[in-house]
Amino acid sequence: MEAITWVLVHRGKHVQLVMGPAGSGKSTYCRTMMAHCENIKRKVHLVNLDPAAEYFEYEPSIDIRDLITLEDVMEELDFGPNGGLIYCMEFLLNNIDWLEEELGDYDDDYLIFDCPGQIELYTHFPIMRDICGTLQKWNFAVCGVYILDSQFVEDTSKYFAGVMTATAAMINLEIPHINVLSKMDLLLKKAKQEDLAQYFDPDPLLLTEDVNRKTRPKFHSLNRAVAHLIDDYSMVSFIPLDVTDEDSIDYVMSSADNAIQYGEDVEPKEPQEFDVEATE
Ligand SMILES: Nc1nc2c(ncn2[C@@H]2O[C@H](COP(=O)(O)OP(=O)(O)OP(=O)(O)O)[C@@H](O)[C@H]2O)c(=O)[nH]1
Ligand SMILES: [Mg+2]
Repeated sequence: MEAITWVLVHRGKHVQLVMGPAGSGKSTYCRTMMAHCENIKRKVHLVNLDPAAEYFEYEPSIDIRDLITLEDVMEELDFGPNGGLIYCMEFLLNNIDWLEEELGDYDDDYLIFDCPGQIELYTHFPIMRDICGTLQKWNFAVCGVYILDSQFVEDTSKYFAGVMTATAAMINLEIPHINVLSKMDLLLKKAKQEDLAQYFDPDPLLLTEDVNRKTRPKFHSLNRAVAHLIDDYSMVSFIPLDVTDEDSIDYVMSSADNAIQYGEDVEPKEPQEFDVEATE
């Protein structure tokens, strides 16, 4: 007797571009998602775009350090770390054929890009924007995953600064975007979940009251204006990520998937015929 089994495959090319300030937890996020996908048997590849990266638990499938490293640029061209990083990223843009060739093998695949931590790359330099535009031109659906350290929510004025940079990145890159609050395991040890809720989905009134208590009256109307700006951009909400909690990891992954409609392009592949009797 023969039975037919349909194998589902995801059509299209998908990218998560993991960005955020230095030390916010980008590489840890990438490692966590790689491990999660390994557990659920989902095929993903790590792409390293950080020319200063040193160590990876999961070997990147594509690595900018094969093209250029920050160490070489600093040594040979006498650049400092920040200027050197910008030089490396511009070098990547000028040699984008290298990336195209490397990506050529990953048709119908899901790629997680670990990016450098220099915030200016996302907020006002055109480099990341050009990289995003190029990936989209090559038919990749790109989701920006902006990682903000959860220590930012311990203080409303720090939170304002974090939200402003996340917003600047979102506006500059113009790609589907999610914001993730990292290191929740550390924060949850100190604060109650109820106290944090206001930051995940901010209420301008509560934020204004809180920050006004800590600032001089001459700043109160500015505080109110910033809180309203945050509220107006209702897409500035944060998804908490606790890397010690599998449900939390799964929720963040689904949110990124939704942003780029991963899973809506599933197509049945060639039916495979199995000889049932032979397996009995
Ligand atoms: N407890 C805890 N520590 C974390 C978490 N995420 C990151 N860290 C720690 O924070 C530090 C920075 O984490 P990375 O993942 O290297 O951050 P990054 O954003 O890749 O840093 P750069 O690439 O240098 O910009 C490391 O010491 C991590 O161990 C987390 O979810 N929980
Ligand atoms: Mg890193």
